[in-house]
Amino acid sequence: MSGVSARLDGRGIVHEAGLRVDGGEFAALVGPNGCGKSTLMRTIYRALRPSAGLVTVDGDDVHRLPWRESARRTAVVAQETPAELDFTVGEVVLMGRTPYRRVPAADEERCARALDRVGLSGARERVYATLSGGEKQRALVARALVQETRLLLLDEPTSHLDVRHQLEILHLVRELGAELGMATLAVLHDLNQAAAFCDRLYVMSAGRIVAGGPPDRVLTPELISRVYGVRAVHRTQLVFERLGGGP
Ligand SMILES: Nc1ncnc2c1ncn2[C@@H]1O[C@H](COP(=O)(O)OP(=O)(O)OP(=O)(O)O)[C@@H](O)[C@H]1O
Repeated sequence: MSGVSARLDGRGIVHEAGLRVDGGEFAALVGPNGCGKSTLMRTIYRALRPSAGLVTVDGDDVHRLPWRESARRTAVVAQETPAELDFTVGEVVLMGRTPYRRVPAADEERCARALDRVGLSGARERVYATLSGGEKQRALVARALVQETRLLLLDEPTSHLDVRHQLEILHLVRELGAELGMATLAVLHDLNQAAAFCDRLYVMSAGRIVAGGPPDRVLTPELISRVYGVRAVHRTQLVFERLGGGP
């Protein structure tokens, strides 16, 4: 995207934002509460039309594509998901096939494969509302998988999860992206986690992207103090890794 601005209720929220994510790459978008991250994400998955600028996925302006076509290019795992609550896990996953002509047998197989991939193969008939927070997130990732898109957007995918499940979901998404050549853009709040997982990091402040690049170059103490108003200090600390492998 380039030069993207967005307004809500007549107020400028995002100002001339530009970023890119390549296939197979995991990018994170970080920034203080209220700086405009979700609003920016909404312009990418077409929940909001930018007031200026261009959002492209695979070279096409997403806001000019037919809805069905843009839904074949971009999948979203968002924060709150009340719409799914009454459905079974399998039904929720199959919602990912909405932009395609339904082929029941093939779709069932896609659903089974996706559930297997996220470690939920036994949960096909369970009611979504009864899943734990981590399982819900994995079910939504499975739905995104059957949508077979080039871009996956995640808006705070780990916000309700404990540290083990946070690492699990980030691992899963990063692995899947690399395996499928899918570009992934995730809004994250934990800077250490973002730095550990992403290839590219974008920092947003007051509606603008103020830095972008490899995390070790972007996350300087100077930038963190300017954007968040806190001092960043390197200390020996506990580092959490999944059992059986680092981030
Ligand atoms: N529907 C709306 N109408 C008017 N202003 C809104 C609306 N939704 C959000 N805002 C405002 O837009 C600004 C950016 O909100 P946004 O949710 O994009 O920020 P964010 O960076 O994702 O925040 P957080 O980290 O807290 O989730 C905030 O000041 C918010 O109050």
